[in-house]
Amino acid sequence: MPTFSSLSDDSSLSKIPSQFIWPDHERPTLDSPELHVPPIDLKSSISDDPVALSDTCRLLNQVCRKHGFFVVVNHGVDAELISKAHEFMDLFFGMKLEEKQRAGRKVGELCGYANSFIGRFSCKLPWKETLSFRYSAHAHSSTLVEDYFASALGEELRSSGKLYQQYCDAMSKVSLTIMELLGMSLGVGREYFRNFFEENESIMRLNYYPPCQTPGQTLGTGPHCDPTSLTILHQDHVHGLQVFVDQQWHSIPPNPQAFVVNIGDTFTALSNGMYKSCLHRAVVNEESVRKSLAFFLCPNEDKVVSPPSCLVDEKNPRIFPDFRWPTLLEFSQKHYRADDKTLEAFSNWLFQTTLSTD
Ligand SMILES: C=C1C[C@]23C[C@H]1CC[C@H]2[C@]1(C)CCC[C@@](C)(C(=O)O)[C@H]1[C@@H]3C(=O)O
Ligand SMILES: O=C(O)CCC(=O)C(=O)O
Ligand SMILES: [Fe+2]
Repeated sequence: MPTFSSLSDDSSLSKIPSQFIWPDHERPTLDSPELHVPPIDLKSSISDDPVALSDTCRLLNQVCRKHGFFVVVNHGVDAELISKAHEFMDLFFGMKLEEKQRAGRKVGELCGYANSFIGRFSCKLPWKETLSFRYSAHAHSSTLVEDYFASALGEELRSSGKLYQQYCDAMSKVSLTIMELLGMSLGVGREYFRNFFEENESIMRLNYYPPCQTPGQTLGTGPHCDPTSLTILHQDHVHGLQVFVDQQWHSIPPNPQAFVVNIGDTFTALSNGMYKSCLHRAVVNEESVRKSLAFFLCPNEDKVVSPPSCLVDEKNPRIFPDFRWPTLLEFSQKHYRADDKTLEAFSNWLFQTTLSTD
């Protein structure tokens, strides 16, 4: 069981605390088929080969309109860097609970160590531990991550912070390349979204899913769409990520050489609803720990999330209001548990909030 504190102990009735037991209709099923999406070769897509570029943009348009999930290979990120990032997770999450809780996430805040999410939710708790921190692509924020590690985890872990600074720099670079391709696939041009996310202020999350005695009763991460713009996820060799496509959960086969990428709510708003925010979840198993590295691309706080005018016309009227990312983040942290309706709920909340302050 994840290293949890103060849980009500009715475990006499089941092997895991009742707060982690999900309703029957949300529990994982054993018959999830694998989802095979042709991987996008990042290097050849942005080479001078017009055929490769055209094929990639066509595939992106097809899968992003359908479910918002794709896979990238030949991404250029150093395998050693990825391996070291996973190694740190074994070190950190293997620490004693009191050591991890030195970086404990405070209610309403995003950064820090969390387990059981008992402080945030009263039921359907995710079977995982997480460590989340912020990243900024601004040139003057080049020590943001290492400074966080040193202050929250101790000076002796500053070097691990440097490692994750490098990892996030690599994720930001891959994200911007993907934004070029997404821009071209939507017909808005190569630079539009790249420029929008150039100085991104993103979120890095380490997910650690301990084995569970009754994996069919719980979920590592519940069904949701990421409220962010784009998620670049590296899962280890253990199955767990599932995507909801054609009215069925599909398992994503692990591929250590690949990153799995999904569109988030904020990019759905930027695309005026044309690209879907991917509905996904993570299941756990009885035998082994599962880990994933999730980089959540977010625009900086000054950017107004509003679709380019070429994506709005009489056939495609505006769907979502203008907003800034920090407002949606605050909504997801303080007012709403992210699910597959976050953007709709946020739009209504924004409208109500605006009405009540007018
Ligand atoms: C902005 C964020 C909130 C969450 C982490 C990032 C992007 C994904 C969000 C989350 C994973 C969606 C499912 C619910 C959640 C509470 C979780 O299981 O961790 C979400 C994250 C969060 O609010 O901490
Ligand atoms: O661990 C995974 O595979 C998915 C995690 C996830 O969806 C998230 O952290 O938002
Ligand atoms: Fe997610």
